[in-house]
Amino acid sequence: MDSEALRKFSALHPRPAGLTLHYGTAGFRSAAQQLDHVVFRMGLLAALRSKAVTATIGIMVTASHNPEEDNGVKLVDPLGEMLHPSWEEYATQLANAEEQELQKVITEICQKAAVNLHKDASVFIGRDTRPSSKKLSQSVIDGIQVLGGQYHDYGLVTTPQLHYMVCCQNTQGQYGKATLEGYYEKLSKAFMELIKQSHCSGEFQRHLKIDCANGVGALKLSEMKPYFPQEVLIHIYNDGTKEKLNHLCGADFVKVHQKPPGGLDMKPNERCCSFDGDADRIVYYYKDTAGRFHLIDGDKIATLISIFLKELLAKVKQNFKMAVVQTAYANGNSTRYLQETLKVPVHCVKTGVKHLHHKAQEFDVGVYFEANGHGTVLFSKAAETKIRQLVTEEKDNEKREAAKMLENMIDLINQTVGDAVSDMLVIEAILALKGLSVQQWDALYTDLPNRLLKVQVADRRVIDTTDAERRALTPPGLQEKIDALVKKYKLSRAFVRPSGTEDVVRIYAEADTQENADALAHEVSLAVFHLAGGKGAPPQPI
Ligand SMILES: CC(=O)N[C@H]1[C@@H](OP(=O)(O)O)O[C@H](CO)[C@@H](O)[C@@H]1O
Ligand SMILES: [Mg+2]
Repeated sequence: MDSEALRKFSALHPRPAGLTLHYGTAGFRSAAQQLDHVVFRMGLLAALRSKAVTATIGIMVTASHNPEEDNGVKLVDPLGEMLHPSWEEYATQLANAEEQELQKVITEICQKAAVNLHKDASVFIGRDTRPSSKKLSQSVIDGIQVLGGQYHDYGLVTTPQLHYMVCCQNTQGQYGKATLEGYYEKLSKAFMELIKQSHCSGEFQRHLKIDCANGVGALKLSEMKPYFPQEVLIHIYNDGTKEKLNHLCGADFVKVHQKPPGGLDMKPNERCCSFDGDADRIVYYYKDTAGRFHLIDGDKIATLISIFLKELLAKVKQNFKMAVVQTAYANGNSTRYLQETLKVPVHCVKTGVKHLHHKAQEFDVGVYFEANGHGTVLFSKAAETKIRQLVTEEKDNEKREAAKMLENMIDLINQTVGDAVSDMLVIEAILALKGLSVQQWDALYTDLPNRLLKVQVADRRVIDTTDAERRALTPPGLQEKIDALVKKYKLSRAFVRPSGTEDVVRIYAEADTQENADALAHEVSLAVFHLAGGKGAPPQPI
């Protein structure tokens, strides 16, 4: 390690005194001006991780759906997964080390994680469209170079595009070509092959309005447009030329407020969707003729995909094990529909994509989605091999055609991480193949009315949870209080947990009517305020 270079460069990226940050649900997130030292040090860590696993590592500068003034950074592991949890602790240690202790902390990490500093390092970098992202990604480069690493800066890309690049690179091109053209070609080819199998193709036009949250998704979708078939007419809104990133728009805004984004004029029954700021989430919606807004969230996306895949799996007759993975935020009626009507096993895990991804890897076909629209489908290696084999060798027409559709689904879905562009194409293909309208899709089941709230407390870590975050262990008395409140309403459920990305406690409630869901959420938020050290004024009724 070049101690002199480390000293010199870390002095150029000083850590503000007293600032402690944690590698949370989605890496580090904070006000952009607090992050320079963090991204520099994550450049160091990416180089270390690359040396440790002898593979290319990704590093993305983004704060996703958070306000434009914020920023963040997350690392991508060799096959495009989230950083391994054992390294999250190293990330936190490195980010919070005093400047003069940096070398010592690096040496400790090398010892604990058996890193050979003499090895090569290779890091792929991406960033979103935030004004602060360019400079922060320069600081990442400083960190990589201090430890002698090589880098490739992809510049503006969606988070899932960076995950894709890293996976392509480390599978020697097996997953695809590690370029943007490679990504566009792979997805558009699979999409076209899929809709070719749809009966109505050629005679119809598919219009889709997309709110891109004024983020990087708009740029990348525009680039991809020439690759789409003519029948698919994509209309991009909130492309970042006029308004601020994520301001009154984007997938998170639409999901949380359960209303349409600004900047998108929606006619009755038009199919619309929203991406988030780094295009790894998507939700659909429409307005009916009475003007009522209908949200089609991650749970309904998972349901649509599961219905489609289950039918195909039945046709190929391979006894593949399929399951859906959700979090506690999944709507109760989605879980019921999947288990009771569709008869697909459902598993509930902790919030955060890494937990869903990990669980989904246990199955031949693992469908996972967070209610907020982040998700994908994972196919086991064995299932993928078998499906590809059926496509070339199977004599039975129906079976072979089903295998072909599955093969195209495998190529269309970004298996490294949830991807708004890829998910959108999967959904559009399924709707076309099944001849379903957005209303029919929505009508699969009716969401239970629900409400998501947040409360500020002095220290959110006083709340500890269990049972996939559905029950609070501490502070004392809180769970008992929630249980008593839930009993007052029909079809009700509520839970609280500390956010991993914001300094808040999140409250979720559902019940038979919107009034009841709102009332329950409010009462639970008051309980959190009083029992968990609420800050400022008590929460007001909705
Ligand atoms: C209720 C909710 O939507 N929580 C989100 C949010 O996490 P929190 O830990 O709740 O802040 O951001 C995560 C990262 O994007 C995402 O994985 C998760 O689903
Ligand atoms: Mg995101």
